[in-house]
Amino acid sequence: MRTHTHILELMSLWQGALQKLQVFLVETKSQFSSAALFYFCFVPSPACKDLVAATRDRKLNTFIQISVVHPAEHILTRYSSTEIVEGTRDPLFLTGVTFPPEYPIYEETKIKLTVYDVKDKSQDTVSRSFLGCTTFRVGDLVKSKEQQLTLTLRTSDGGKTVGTIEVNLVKMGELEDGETDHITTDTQDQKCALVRECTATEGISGKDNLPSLNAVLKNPICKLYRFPTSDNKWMRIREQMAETTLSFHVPKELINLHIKEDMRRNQELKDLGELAPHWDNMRRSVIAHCDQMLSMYQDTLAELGKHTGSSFKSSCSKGEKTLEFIPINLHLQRMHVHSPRLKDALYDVITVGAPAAHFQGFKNGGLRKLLSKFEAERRNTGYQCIYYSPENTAKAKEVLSNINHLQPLISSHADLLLNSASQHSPDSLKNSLKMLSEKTELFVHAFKDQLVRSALLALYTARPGCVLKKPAVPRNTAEEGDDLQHQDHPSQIKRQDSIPHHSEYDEEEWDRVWANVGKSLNCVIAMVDRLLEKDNISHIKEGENDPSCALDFGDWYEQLYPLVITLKDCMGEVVTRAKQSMAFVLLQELACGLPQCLMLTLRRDIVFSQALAGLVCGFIIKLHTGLHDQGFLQQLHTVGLLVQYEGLLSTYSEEAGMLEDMAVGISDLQKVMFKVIEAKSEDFLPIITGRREHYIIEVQLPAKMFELLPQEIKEGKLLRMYPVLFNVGINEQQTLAERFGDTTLQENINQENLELLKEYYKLFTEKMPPDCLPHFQEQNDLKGLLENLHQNIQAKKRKNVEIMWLAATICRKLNGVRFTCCKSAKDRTSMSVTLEQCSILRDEHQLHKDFFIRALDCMRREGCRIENVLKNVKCRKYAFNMIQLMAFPKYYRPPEGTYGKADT
Ligand SMILES: O=P(O)(O)O[C@H]1[C@H](O)[C@@H](O)[C@H](O)[C@H](O)[C@@H]1OP(=O)(O)O
Repeated sequence: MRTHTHILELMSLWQGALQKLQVFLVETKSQFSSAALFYFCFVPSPACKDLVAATRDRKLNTFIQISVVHPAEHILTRYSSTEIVEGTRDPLFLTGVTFPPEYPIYEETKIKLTVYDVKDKSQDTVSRSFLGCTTFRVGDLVKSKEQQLTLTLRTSDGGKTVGTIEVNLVKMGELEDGETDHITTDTQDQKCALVRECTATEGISGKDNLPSLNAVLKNPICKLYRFPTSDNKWMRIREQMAETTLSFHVPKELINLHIKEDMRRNQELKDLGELAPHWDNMRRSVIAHCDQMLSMYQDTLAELGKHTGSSFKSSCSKGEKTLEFIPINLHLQRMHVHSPRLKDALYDVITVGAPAAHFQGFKNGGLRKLLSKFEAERRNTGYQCIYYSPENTAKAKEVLSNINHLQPLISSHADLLLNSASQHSPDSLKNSLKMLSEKTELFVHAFKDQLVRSALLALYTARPGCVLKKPAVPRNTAEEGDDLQHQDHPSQIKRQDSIPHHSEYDEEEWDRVWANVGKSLNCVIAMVDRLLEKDNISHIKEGENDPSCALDFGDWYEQLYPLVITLKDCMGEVVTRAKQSMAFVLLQELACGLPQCLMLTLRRDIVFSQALAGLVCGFIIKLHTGLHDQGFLQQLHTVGLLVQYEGLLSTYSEEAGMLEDMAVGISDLQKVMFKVIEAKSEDFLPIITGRREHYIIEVQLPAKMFELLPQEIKEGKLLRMYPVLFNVGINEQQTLAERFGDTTLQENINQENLELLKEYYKLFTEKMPPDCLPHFQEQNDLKGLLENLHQNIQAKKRKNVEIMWLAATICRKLNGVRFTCCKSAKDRTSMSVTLEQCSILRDEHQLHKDFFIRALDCMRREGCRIENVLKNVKCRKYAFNMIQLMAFPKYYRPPEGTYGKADT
């Protein structure tokens, strides 16, 4: 067998190019953009010239198919195609071919270029006829003087010449600023687009600088284009798409936390102590249901643990039970623009299916409706249990979480204090006391809530044989209005004669128990003060050689020990009571709505998990791209991060339910805060802590990158998220909703989220210096854009996609993270992100106006998004039919031949 020289080795011999390449690597490193080792590209420039058509009566519509002949195999493998260029014998191609580094390509590898004429591209299988072909060896191209080959296209028998084709090997970074590459767009002699290669993982994250990004981004796909600018130069566009390990990592972490949280809650219910039969039966039933739920979470986690292979969930799997926590088709979609005289720019959008509980279905709507319906029902049917408002239930969970957090902390600080005492170390004693006092104060503060008081009374009445002199309405009861009615209920439960009477409820008892913690802490403080004072005096006396000094010294440990034990005992007493009372509140929440409340919690967990996976991915990428932007970093810790979601769901039938799920899932992201920490190992995956009401995501950065952060972030400041959602349905279902259905869901969501966006903008202007954002002159536009968005939302125009564009533009100007979502993030999402990309090229990078539609069609036909469709459904067709497309706003329609029936 022949020895194959790998093309990389070949390249390393080729000094000139390598030097150029190294310049490029250095230049791009700091932008965290692609740093490809080399680009292997064909530049059909002029791609095909003087092509000969079989019949002279029609113009040619051509495309080039690229195939590879691997040296050992002698088999022709179809690799890729360019777009179709219509109506010319000298076609200008805008898209090309990429070979990832792992692709087995050697100098002996042969590439075959076949040019076809397309007769009817509207059909499912494009009807085409062969025009001519040519073949070359990769080694010949690499070694050629100008890295360029001009090849003759011949008929299949190799006889007749039917035109020429030019092939170039190009690296990113060459042909800078149009130096050698000035183009004309109006002549027959047009130059054509680059077709080139980009590396795999490096394609997204840079070569050697971002192990922390490489840990989360996987299987990148990269496409490159060259488009003309309005002043007839070339701009280069690298389009990249990658999946993320976070699709699975975040849900697994989260489910783990749910399991822990629910196990603790179940134990707390068991620890409620003796209850009267009514309540005891209720508890039994609740625990049985909760245990069932718990094992369901455990099973899901076990199933996910078995998952190997790709790190994304395809649209086809969206209804799979075991994958319900995993976001659908989550990808980073990135556009890197390199245009003459302008700074390189990166535009990121996270694309993901709307977070929704597909397995549970949408027969009864989604979370937004289900939650409010459930709450209303619970309020009115609480005859068997006590109604606590959602705020009070949340408060109870918070108190429980504070107890669980603070008690062991105080206990360990108390032990440290005793330890310092036994070592007679005054400094350490002072420090331990400081910590102990701080935590104990927090602890005491945690119970300063009327809810604890009222729940204690309610629990008392639920004990066997309880007796109350007065009706069991606690002083300043936490619940008001209607709630009182239900809260009265426990006192009305008839005592059974067989149950022994309890002593009368002592309303002051809790105050005493609670105050004892403070009192015992004061005793500890007083004792430490005394000991330190005596220590001081004895040192002075020691200095004066006074022999009596040893007498007052005493044993610090022995003096403090009983006081510390008393403190711990008092605290234990408070903890037991408070825990039981709060667990009793939770019992009511669960009992009032069994089993719906558990199903709703599950649904909310599922939707939140999908939303959170996307958010974590968006945050990590934004952090990496913004590491050198001081303004952004300041904004991050002083204001927080804007996270803008573009929804394309219709408000009709099932998708209305998805939108209801999505709206709640996104709003729940407000409960999340981020913290950046320095990675201590090579494991850069984020760490999640917290409970359903509040999560902290710790994002790990390697030391070098961590160093770049402002002090506040390095010190662990928690970073807030401001999620907003704007939805505009665009498909045929939305037409139905507008004509015969209801669009209020979308209108309400847009209105509510506009208010949130305005709030963020207000905070931003209050907290940030006026010149903090990169395009300062443009910041004045923000107000205008917000006003414009406001008017568009009020206008209630049908399929008003202007809302999308405005919201996205505002988000980009405010340094936010962008998301685009439809049901499965494959078809409509692809139309939207490609439209966004081309609109940015037109508005920010002077894309030649005559090339707007061609660029759009190129991206949709040959770009990353059609690969996304392929990844999901194993077919290169957007799942649209003609009727659907007729309902779409004009610029959301893909080019002919790229859509049709696909098995989704
Ligand atoms: O990615 P989507 O736009 O949610 O895909 C839709 C598509 O828009 C629609 O035309 C088609 O009939 C399917 O419903 C697609 O959804 P899948 O989730 O089935 O891919």
